[in-house]
Amino acid sequence: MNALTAIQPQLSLGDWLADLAVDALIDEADLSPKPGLVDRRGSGAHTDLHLGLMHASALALWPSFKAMAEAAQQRGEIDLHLREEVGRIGREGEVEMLRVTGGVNTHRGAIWALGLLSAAAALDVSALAPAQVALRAARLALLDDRAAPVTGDSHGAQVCRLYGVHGAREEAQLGFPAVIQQALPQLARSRVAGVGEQNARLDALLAIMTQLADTCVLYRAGMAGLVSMQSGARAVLAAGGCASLDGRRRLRDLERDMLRLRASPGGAADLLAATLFLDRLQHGLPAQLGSL
Ligand SMILES: CC(C)(COP(=O)(O)OP(=O)(O)OC[C@H]1O[C@@H](n2cnc3c(N)ncnc32)[C@H](O)[C@@H]1O)[C@@H](O)C(=O)NCCC(=O)NCCS
Ligand SMILES: Nc1ncnc2c1ncn2[C@@H]1O[C@H](COP(=O)(O)OP(=O)(O)OP(=O)(O)O)[C@@H](O)[C@H]1O
Repeated sequence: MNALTAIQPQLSLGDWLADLAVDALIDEADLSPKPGLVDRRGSGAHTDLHLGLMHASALALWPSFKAMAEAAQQRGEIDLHLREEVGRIGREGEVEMLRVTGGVNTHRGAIWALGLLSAAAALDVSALAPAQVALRAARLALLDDRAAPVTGDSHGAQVCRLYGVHGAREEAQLGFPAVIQQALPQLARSRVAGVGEQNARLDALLAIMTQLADTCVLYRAGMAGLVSMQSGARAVLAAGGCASLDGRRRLRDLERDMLRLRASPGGAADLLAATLFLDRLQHGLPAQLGSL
């Protein structure tokens, strides 16, 4: 022990989960080159977003993720009371996000996905495998928050109605299939192939994009934009992924198409952050929390 560790405050479960959630958001934002999305190179298909804003927004959400985890830890079971508590904290998080960004939607979908997952993780730290946490998050998402505003006019709700697809809400209620069935297995395969962590994460993002009905893309670019995103992502992976020369060429083609269509796969980006969160979580609690 030295002077620094002696005065270090105790890390709580809520602190740790909020750290993981914010880290996942920052890692997602920094990952480059992502087609159509904000990254280290620029703002992608967005005119109102930039990397600094994504970072500021992610950091501002730390207290919300901590509060959602603590609510779950204290309640200890999945019920309507916890669902409504998490919903209330999530809505307050959205208000804080909009205050910090001057009214720009940087992380609406991410508050939803990572908020549910933080609460789900805190509910049972003896079962932190991705599928276990996603299942608890799904059970929470399936409960009907009576205080939630009717969101029939959100961009997501509009295109879900128009095209008959499922959006952010249903993705969570189904236990995040894009994360559990697409992204995490691809992340593992690419890591085993030795492509390097950044390429493995890009491959995981593309795996999500091959299947997702991303309502951000549908709203801006319609069904043609969604088909272009899904087939472009499939082409990159079929060519050998982001680490291969041919895969990189296909990734550039996909980016060109997305920018031409003004399309940005914001839902896929949120789910990549959820993937990185669950990936870290499965390594278990840090030593300081081992006695929980
Ligand atoms: C469920 C949410 C995301 C609203 O979704 P809605 O369908 O109305 O669409 P909206 O356009 O507002 O936002 C959707 C966001 O989700 C992401 N997304 C888009 N498509 C998808 C998809 N297929 N799967 C997952 N995420 C997606 C995008 O980032 C997008 O910005 C959520 O904001 C909500 O309604 N919250 C209610 C209050 C609440 O309970 N809050 C927090 C609890 S943790
Ligand atoms: N790196 C990223 N770059 C861009 N978007 C991201 C990124 N990471 C996550 N997102 C998600 O994308 C969403 C932003 O998409 P979009 O701008 O299409 O939403 P909107 O404000 O509802 O719609 P619009 O700008 O078309 O009016 C955010 O909710 C956020 O969750």
